[in-house]
Amino acid sequence: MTLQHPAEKFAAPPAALPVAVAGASAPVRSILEMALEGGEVSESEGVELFRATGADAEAVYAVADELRRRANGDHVSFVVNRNINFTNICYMGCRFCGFAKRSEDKDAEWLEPEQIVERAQQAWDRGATEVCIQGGLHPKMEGTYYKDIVVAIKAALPDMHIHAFSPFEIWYGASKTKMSYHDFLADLKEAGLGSMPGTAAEILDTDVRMQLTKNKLSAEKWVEIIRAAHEVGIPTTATIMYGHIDGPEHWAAHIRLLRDIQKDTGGFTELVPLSFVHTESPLWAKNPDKVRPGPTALEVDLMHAVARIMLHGWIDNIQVSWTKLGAARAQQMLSRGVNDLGGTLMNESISRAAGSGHGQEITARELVQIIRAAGRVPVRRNTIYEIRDIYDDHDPEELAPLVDRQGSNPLAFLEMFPERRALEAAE
Ligand SMILES: C[S@@+](CC[C@H](N)C(=O)[O-])C[C@H]1O[C@@H](n2cnc3c(N)ncnc32)[C@H](O)[C@@H]1O
Ligand SMILES: Nc1c(NC[C@H](O)[C@H](O)[C@H](O)CO)[nH]c(=O)[nH]c1=O
Ligand SMILES: N[C@@H](Cc1ccc(O)cc1)C(=O)O
Ligand code: SF4
Repeated sequence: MTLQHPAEKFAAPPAALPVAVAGASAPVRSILEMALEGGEVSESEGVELFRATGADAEAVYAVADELRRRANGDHVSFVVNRNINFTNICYMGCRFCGFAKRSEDKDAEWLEPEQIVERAQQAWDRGATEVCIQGGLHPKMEGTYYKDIVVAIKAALPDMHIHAFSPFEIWYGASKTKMSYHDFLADLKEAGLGSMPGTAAEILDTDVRMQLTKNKLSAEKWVEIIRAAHEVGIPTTATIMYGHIDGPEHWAAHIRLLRDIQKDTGGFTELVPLSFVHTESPLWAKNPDKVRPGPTALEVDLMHAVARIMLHGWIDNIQVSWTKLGAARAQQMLSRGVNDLGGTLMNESISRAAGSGHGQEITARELVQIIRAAGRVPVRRNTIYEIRDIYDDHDPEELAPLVDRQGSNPLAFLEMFPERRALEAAE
């Protein structure tokens, strides 16, 4: 399976180097010049880029922006989707997670397939093309539940794309049903699973994982399940959760590992860096001296930019998570190598449970404004990055000042795109 677009498809390399590169120190400059000429940034060179400050960091951003332009042109995409978390009951005890509850907790939740279908139907009626489904690993759950969810949604909404189940949930379902990863995944695909979130990756390093979580899936198993998914033809996203007890060496190794997998499978659609949200996270609350309160602003900038540079030609979609960073910072990432703003989400819970205050939802109208205000062209895509609409009529009068906000107008999407149904029907 190959989802990669050929690199450099939009624009030829410019004659001159980005100006900022000239201001960089000699070692950083030589790595960046090599990257601009199409060379591959090694893990140790990646570490060096992650350590950049001042003029070096500016040069890293300029090169990330240039490589983004070559891969994606001016398009900045997003997907209209809804998150459905079918349960928050989970006994795995990941220390960074503020989402998991015990069954006796008053805010513990469990959704039956009919309730999930009802939410998916509401999302469809509001123009969503995707449902993003993840949940806790409920101790009493049947391993067949994952398939039941997929079957129930597909019966009601055959054209809804189901983006669901992290590798950790696949591990759980396969263990419970005593099936191999391959067979469990092939069965889900057959039932209608469209793609998987590459969450549960955190930092793919054994030492870091031991401290983040008691016995969450090992790094090796994450890779094995992702490779099995790609092998049976299920594309996945890739993620990295950074800014806690980790550092540049872990980040460069993690991204190199993703690149190696992609060279074999071509199954990753995008990388989504997930900034650690610390406020309501037990990991930070219990060890405030040892655990960082999320990444610094410089680290957020560098994460998106270095990821773009290291993955160039292999994973050409770098998504910023507005729910972790808020709309204003997400917009700034568009000049740090980012070409995708992810989903409208409708019901974001995981970041909010960890203390993030950026709301449950962002509307398509707001995303369009954010993208236009950055001077780029908004594009609505589906989950696997096929373009559905290009909003290229650019009226400067509309460029409302950007405000970071909570809540939203539930009808905004349909108001803005009344023609959507006809377009989807024609697909
Ligand atoms: C909450 S889990 C849901 C799926 C499944 N229970 C699992 O762990 O794979 C999805 C992902 O959310 C992310 N996440 C959880 N807590 C977070 C936090 N405090 N800050 C940032 N990301 C977080 C992690 O990357 C985690 O793998
Ligand atoms: N669902 C959450 C996302 N991103 C999901 C993406 O919107 C979408 O599923 C992906 O683009 C598929 O291609 N990001 C978060 O930080 N939090 C979520 O809950
Ligand atoms: N963005 C992830 C999904 C995700 C869900 C919840 C999170 O807290 C983070 C990430 C993906 O689509 O692959
Ligand atoms: S990250 Fe997932 S597995 Fe870990 S505690 Fe939270 S919900 Fe459970």
